[in-house]
Amino acid sequence: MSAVLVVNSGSSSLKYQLIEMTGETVLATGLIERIGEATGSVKHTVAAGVVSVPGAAEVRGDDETFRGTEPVADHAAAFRVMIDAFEAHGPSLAENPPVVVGHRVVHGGKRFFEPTVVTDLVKINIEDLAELAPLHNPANLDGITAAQQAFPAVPHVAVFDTAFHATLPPAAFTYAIDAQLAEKNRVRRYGFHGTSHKYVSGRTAEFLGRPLDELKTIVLHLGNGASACAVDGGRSVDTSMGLTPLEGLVMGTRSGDLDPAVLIHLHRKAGLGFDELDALLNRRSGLVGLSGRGDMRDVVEAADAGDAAAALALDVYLHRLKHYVGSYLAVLGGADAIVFTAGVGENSVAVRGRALAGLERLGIRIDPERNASPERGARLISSDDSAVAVLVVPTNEELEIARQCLSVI
Ligand SMILES: Nc1ncnc2c1ncn2[C@@H]1O[C@H](COP(=O)(O)OP(=O)(O)O)[C@@H](O)[C@H]1O
Ligand SMILES: CC(=O)OP(=O)(O)O
Ligand SMILES: [Mg+2]
Repeated sequence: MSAVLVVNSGSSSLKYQLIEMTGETVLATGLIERIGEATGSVKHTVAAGVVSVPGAAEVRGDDETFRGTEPVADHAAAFRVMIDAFEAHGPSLAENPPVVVGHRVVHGGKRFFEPTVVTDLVKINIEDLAELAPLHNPANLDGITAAQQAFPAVPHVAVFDTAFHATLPPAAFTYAIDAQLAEKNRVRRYGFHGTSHKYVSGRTAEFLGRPLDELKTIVLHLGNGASACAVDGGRSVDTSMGLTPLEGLVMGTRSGDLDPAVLIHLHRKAGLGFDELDALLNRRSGLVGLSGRGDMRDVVEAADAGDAAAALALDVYLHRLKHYVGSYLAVLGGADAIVFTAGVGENSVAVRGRALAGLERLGIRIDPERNASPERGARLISSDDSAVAVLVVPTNEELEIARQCLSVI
């Protein structure tokens, strides 16, 4: 047995998977959400055939899902909630001891391009990069510390969101500002969601039965955070997030692209300081800023019900998305595949259909029936006469992290 425990600490959530790597069998998965709010929610799923102790099970297929609500103060508390869920519902971590714990870390800067065994020095470096990923790196670090306390005898491996974008060419990662000032202050584009972009582009090649090194793919990772990536032959050549996970697409709470002069203007005219601007753009912009709703399900529902602000938020979101699809078609010199993934990309028929509407002259045709199919798993949603294959490919950052962990221990 060689189980890997993967911890994906997000800004307000903690996702985990225990995977038996011999056959890449998932033993359990979980999601703890709304960390830091008055009530958090906990979901723990024990895979079919894996022994669990009886409880208030909600049987879905053959898997057993256990749900609860309780306040979860921070990521250290979330980690304890996860351990409690394993103890209460199984599988037993004593009987399936992880040989390594893998951690998603969002910002690796210019220091980390490979999966890295966590040492005290690595933790200092992750902390040092927190100013460039304020919603993420501190949470990632709390998850690592809690996991090290719970599993002191096994290696902990950090897998960085930025790593896959190490192949960005200088033309794509350089901002056109004073070169020396930029170099001194680490100002360049790094890109994020790399673990997802790597997994999804690889899975796309597998699904299409084409060699990855011959495929040009545009991956649209649309979650709470969202980014697009142009992947040429398995290498990231452009991506929409930059120095921090704020640039690019419109997100749940983040603005994405805007004229940098907006900040100067708001500072001078509205008297907003840097911390206020930081909070404005990272936490109170995007879908939330435009419509008061950060969850795409609520935005689509409100827009359908005639809410003008929600309709505009959706229009802005889709306009920006289309803009990046067009850009990356140009950057790649045409694409073989456009792929939707993550929470919105995997689930929203409306977003997928509208984002690529009107692109028939570019060889992109969505089949409405295929797009609306309730099927899960990797699937084609373009019509047979579409020159570009359009797909939905569920991401699995945890599996990709687990694979990379095994490659270093
Ligand atoms: N059926 C759906 N329709 C539209 N959006 C959805 C649907 N299901 C989930 N989402 C969106 O997915 C988002 C979460 O995606 P996820 O990839 O889990 O994000 P993150 O990892 O950034 O937390 C939610 O904010 C929600 O807006
Ligand atoms: C990098 C990033 O934005 O991650 P998430 O989508 O999990 O917030
Ligand atoms: Mg995510």
